[in-house]
Amino acid sequence: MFSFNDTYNALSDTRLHPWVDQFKDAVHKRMADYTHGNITQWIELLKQLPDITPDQIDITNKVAIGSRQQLSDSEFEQLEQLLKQFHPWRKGPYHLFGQHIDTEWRSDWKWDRIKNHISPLKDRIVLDVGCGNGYHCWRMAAQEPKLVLGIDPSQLFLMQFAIMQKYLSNHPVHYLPVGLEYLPQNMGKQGFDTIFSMGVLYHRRSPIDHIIHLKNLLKPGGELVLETLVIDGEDDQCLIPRDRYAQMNNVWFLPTTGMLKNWMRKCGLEDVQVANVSTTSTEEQRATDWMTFQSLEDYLDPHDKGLTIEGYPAPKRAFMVAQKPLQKNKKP
Ligand SMILES: Nc1ncnc2c1ncn2[C@@H]1O[C@H](C[S@+](CC[C@H]([NH3+])C(=O)[O-])CC(=O)[O-])[C@@H](O)[C@H]1O
Repeated sequence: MFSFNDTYNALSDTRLHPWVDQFKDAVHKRMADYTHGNITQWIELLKQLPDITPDQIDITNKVAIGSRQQLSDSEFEQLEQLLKQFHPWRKGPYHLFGQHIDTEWRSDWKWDRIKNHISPLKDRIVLDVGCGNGYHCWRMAAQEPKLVLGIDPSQLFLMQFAIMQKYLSNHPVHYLPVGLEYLPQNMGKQGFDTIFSMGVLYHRRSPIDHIIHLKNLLKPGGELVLETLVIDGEDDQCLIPRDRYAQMNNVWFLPTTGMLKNWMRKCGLEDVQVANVSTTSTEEQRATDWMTFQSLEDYLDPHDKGLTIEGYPAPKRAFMVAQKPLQKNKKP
């Protein structure tokens, strides 16, 4: 099994140290509950990555590691074949020794929409809930946080993260393959400085409990950055799809930004701001050579791109930024 000792050691070196045993238990429980059948094969594949030091790295403007001239033509082709065995590549793009991993999502566009609306991450302890393969964790690392912890239950995404980590290990970015429900319920004063939850809330059956859990993992004065699908409408409106939404069968609540604000305030967060609202385009989410399954284009009404195939408003996402009060209040 993959070793997470470096991650536990890194967490132990911060004020999160009282919680390290619980993080460890969570990973062990998760692996005991479910270990992906391909994991051994993937770990073997990781060993075939080129053992060279990148001659350049950029995580400020994109995630680019090394250059094309560091590989011969055959090594370049072998790298492509190796990386393709980790299909589907959903979040990115990545540039690895000249290989352009053209992922389903332009996750860089999402980062561009929020990066100027958050408190600077320098010296902060950051949690990215549902981090996918960790694309945004690397972009966060460019701001020199003390530590970034990405969590996501997907073991394939953990492997994609491990590919980049091989070359970016001098950055304090770590990944644990667990869902939020495996983390402590409340971390009190030793909680995170900033928590990102992007693209997760609409998958939760109980969105209020999700927000309360995130708040309880923040230290007093910490910042929550929440991104989710929203609809247009009044402050008291929310869409609960009858069945699927844009072909996804695990979508529960799509609030208006007004209702989302209300939820966050009710949960005891302060200074709740709508930082950005944007409609997802078929340029931002699309099938590529690196993600060959269906994508957004196939989930929209062919006659009206403003609607999903089920007749609901097409995907629109809002970024909310809020603070946990310094003083305890009577909220949950
Ligand atoms: N219980 C859970 N706890 C935590 N994560 C979960 C859970 N269940 C599923 N996930 C993970 O949540 C992620 C949601 S994608 C957002 C990725 C990134 N944040 C992005 O904003 O691009 C959705 C989207 O495409 O927007 C997936 O990687 C799941 O494995």
